[in-house]
Amino acid sequence: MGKRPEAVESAVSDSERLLFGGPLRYDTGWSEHADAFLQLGFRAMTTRLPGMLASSLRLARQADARATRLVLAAELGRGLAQAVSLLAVNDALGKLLTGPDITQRLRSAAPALVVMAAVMLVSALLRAASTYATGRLEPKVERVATELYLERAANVELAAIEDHAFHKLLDTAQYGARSARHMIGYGTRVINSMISLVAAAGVLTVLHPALLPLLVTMTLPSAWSALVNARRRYESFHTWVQHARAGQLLGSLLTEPAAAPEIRVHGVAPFLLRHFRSMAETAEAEQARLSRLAARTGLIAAAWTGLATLATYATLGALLLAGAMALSVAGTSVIAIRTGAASLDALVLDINELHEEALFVGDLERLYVAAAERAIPAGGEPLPENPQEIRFENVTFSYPRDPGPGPGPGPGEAHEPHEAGETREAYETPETPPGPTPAHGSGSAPAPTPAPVPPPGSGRTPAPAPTPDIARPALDDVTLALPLGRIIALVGENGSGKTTLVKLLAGLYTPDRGRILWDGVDAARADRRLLAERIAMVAQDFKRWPFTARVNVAVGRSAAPMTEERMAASIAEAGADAVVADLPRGLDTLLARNFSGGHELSGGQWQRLGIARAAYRRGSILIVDEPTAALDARAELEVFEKIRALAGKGQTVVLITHRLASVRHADLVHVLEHGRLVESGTPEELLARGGVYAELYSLQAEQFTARLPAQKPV
Ligand SMILES: Nc1ncnc2c1ncn2[C@@H]1O[C@H](COP(=O)(O)OP(=O)(O)OP(=O)(O)O)[C@@H](O)[C@H]1O
Repeated sequence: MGKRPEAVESAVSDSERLLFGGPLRYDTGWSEHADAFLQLGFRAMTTRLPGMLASSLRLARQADARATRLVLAAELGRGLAQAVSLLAVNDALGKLLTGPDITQRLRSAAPALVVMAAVMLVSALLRAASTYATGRLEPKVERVATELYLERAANVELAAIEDHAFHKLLDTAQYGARSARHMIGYGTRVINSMISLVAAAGVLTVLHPALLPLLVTMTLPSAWSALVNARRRYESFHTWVQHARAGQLLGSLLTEPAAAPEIRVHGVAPFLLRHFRSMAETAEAEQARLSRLAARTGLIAAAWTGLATLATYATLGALLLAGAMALSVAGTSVIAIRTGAASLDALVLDINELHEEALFVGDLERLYVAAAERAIPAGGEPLPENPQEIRFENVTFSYPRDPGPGPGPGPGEAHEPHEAGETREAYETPETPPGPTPAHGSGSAPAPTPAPVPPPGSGRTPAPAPTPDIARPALDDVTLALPLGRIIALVGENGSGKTTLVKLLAGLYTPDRGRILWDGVDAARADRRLLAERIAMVAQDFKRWPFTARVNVAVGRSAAPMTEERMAASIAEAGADAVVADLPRGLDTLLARNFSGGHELSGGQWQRLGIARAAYRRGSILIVDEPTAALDARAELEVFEKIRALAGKGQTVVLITHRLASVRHADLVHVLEHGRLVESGTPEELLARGGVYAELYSLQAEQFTARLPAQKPV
């Protein structure tokens, strides 16, 4: 196991290096999955069997208790029917092969034959009942497990979503729901095979004590080969899951509308296709490796089975020759051995499948536990009713760093569950080489922000720029006040920590050090849901929901009943009336081009809807991060007017903008640099001070006042 990291390193393709900066493999198992792998041994598998059966039963009962009872009863009945049928065969054979007169023999065998026919009928009816109930049960089990997965995933802290290890668990656990569904079928089959095996083993033991060990020896090779292959598939799946996602990402980039213009203008398609092929070929090589190993294991197992079969029949022959066994008993033994071997084979395979599925359900269960540990805490202290001030006291915050070689999710790239089963299916049949299949995202870890270059002639010595590879906090010992009911602007160059600060304010992250006090109540101890109730946020990269315009606004407070008055007022407040009026179906227009009837908005139009969404939320603190980046000059003025008006109504506005002209109306400006607070004051005070703010302001102002060079006469 210790060898794997080198193996992984040597297999990395140029595409992975170029596009993703390194090998996209998880160093599986030797960390959190080690237990799961070790549990793939035969003994562990059998000792875990009751637990596995119990967990699928629990899920099934949760999903549909009636259907579960029906499946159980039908499968138990079928197992018993098989046992009865074997006993009847044994009885009929015994009667047919012994006795003087054939008519007499047939007559005495008749009741056993009638029992066999009746059992077949009952068995067929039970099979139909089981098929019906399983068909009803399986999708429900998958739904219940998926809902739990989504619910838990949506409730974790933002930091968990951005955490590499947690994201990996999210990635792998998504297949657990599909596995939970499969476990129902395998679970019932295991019960069924176990009952018929007990019957066959009982019959064999009665016939001759030597036959049972022979039966076991004949089945061991297939058990071994199934186990070894399952172990390899699971291990490979875990190692390659991120690689598969990245391949899928390349595929979807080639078809997604957002990338389409650039792909065409810059001619990116051949480049992406080339790397898609290269990554697919790397994945194919892994599938080929698995198939090669599976074939080799299969051959060894077949040779072993052949020898065991030979030994079995040789033993039977020897017993016959030695006169230790009657011919009729030998005949029954052959049938019982064949039935028993088939049952044992099926049982071993089904237990193995059940176990393999249980490993994926195990991932899901691990996710449930991890998600509960990293869930946004419920409850907490209430916040003051009408706080006067929010105070950051010596707040330091660093983003969690990704230790792995491959990329984790990009910042803010919330995990979206994939189409269940797509990536994993590639590993279910090692004979089928998979190509990369579509994924919803990948990304790279955030690059360190380059040091800002001092403006020429500014005369100011900038704070020393941190070297990119040395971790520095995104916020470093920040102490500042946000007086409520005012307009507060946060200013600073790219990467200075403005967005991080408002994310902490909104309770999306908690400080590593220091406190955020709402009139003396520490936000870390406050009820986070009540805190979020007070916040309305237009983030820099706010979500453009692929739903109707109406939902895009109302999603600001989705728990509240949707009212036309509130909708109209919010749209008016954001100055988005013209945007809505231009839509072909007004508020009911679908804002997703990739659906039929879908419509696309311009960046500025989206921005207005984003502001309408925040207005619809009616939070007492409105955070607007670059609200006018995509707006034209007139629209920008208008939006700032609207924002100012909101503050006039008592709402607090925390504004992040690079347009310093718009900051003129702020009551208070905080200036950040490399995560530190460097200046605070009113815009006038800061201009007069001649510091960072004044410098940035004059830089922008100069752009408008600078004379254009005179045109040279031709
Ligand atoms: N989700 C994240 N994970 C890791 N690092 C992050 C994340 N978001 C931001 N950072 C890093 O934190 C630092 C501060 O980023 P932040 O987004 O707060 O800056 P900003 O002042 O809002 O920048 P801009 O003006 O470009 O929006 C940067 O170095 C950035 O790379």
